Amino acid sequence: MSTPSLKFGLPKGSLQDPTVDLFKQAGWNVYVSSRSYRPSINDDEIDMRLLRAQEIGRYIHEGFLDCGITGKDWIYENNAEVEVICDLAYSRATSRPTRWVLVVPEESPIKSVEDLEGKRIATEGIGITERYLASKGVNAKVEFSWGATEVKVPELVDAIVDITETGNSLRANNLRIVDTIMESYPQLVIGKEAAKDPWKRAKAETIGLMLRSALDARGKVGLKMNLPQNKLQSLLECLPSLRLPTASTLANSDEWVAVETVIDESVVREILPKLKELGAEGIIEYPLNKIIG
Ligand SMILES: Nc1ncnc2c1ncn2[C@@H]1O[C@H](COP(=O)(O)OP(=O)(O)OP(=O)(O)O)[C@@H](O)[C@H]1O
Ligand SMILES: O=P(O)(O)OC[C@H]1O[C@H](OP(=O)(O)OP(=O)(O)O)[C@H](O)[C@@H]1O
Ligand SMILES: [Mg+2]
Repeated sequence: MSTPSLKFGLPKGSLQDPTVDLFKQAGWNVYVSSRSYRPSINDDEIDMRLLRAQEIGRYIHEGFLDCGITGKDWIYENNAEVEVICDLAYSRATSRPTRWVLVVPEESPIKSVEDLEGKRIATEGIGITERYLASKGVNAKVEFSWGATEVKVPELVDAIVDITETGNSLRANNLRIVDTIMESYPQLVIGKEAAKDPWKRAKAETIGLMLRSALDARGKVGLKMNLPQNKLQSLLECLPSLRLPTASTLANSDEWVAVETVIDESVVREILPKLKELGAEGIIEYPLNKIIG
């Protein structure tokens, strides 16, 4: 019998590298060669296709793909009827969500969406923009932009609706946010038909669990140390960030305990000297690949 497989859409473009990195952390090596749209993966049960994020939702909806990762924004834009397995909190450059924003030049007289009545707006997300304007009761002409949308204001249009993540592009082009229309994270989604197949659903949920636990481990480290038993209470009192550590007695000693915990990597540099002061010994910090709550 041939191995069953899940036809999986990997997003090409902004999300490609961060998605491959996330799979790596979750335990899968994905290799995308420069001209091939069939990435290889060290799992015979996953059959990957590299496709534009804008199109993955539609291909899952139509059944060409079983499952995949794309932005919540493009699922909404395309009205793709898919089942969301989970949100995945990563972006192109940070762990912050991308935002679709209504933007004008810094010196523009436009202060609110109502000021756009009868005006022109360029965007890659026609549906997102039109539904937003309709919800505000504003009539404006929305025209499709193939990208590099920032350069179009104010010469070609009065405002644009574009994605922002770090805000660098807006700052570089002297643009001001008038309103935030939606926030979006990548999502792991499965098609209606694939979701009815117990094997495919279980495989997709396993992928979701591994990807989420990899994301949960980001920015966290494990910490282990030996501590005099009589200092355990002080440790908990003066280091509130060491929440719920595990303390176990050391073999051959009633006076020392082994303490183990998980903390934010950003606080390690403040905590380590304090642990040393309390008399902790053999302190080790180690990276974490996954955390399953
Ligand atoms: N900084 C970012 N810029 C663009 N998209 C981002 C960013 N971070 C995350 N994304 C997400 O990546 C997905 C694809 O974005 P987008 O539609 O801009 O295409 P792209 O992959 O950037 O390709 P293109 O070069 O055509 O813009 C969207 O779901 C979007 O929310
Ligand atoms: O807030 P930032 O971190 O600067 O990210 C936002 C920028 O990234 C996207 O552009 P992309 O690189 O996808 O090119 P595009 O303009 O051709 O879509 C988006 O359209 C913004 O220009
Ligand atoms: Mg883009």
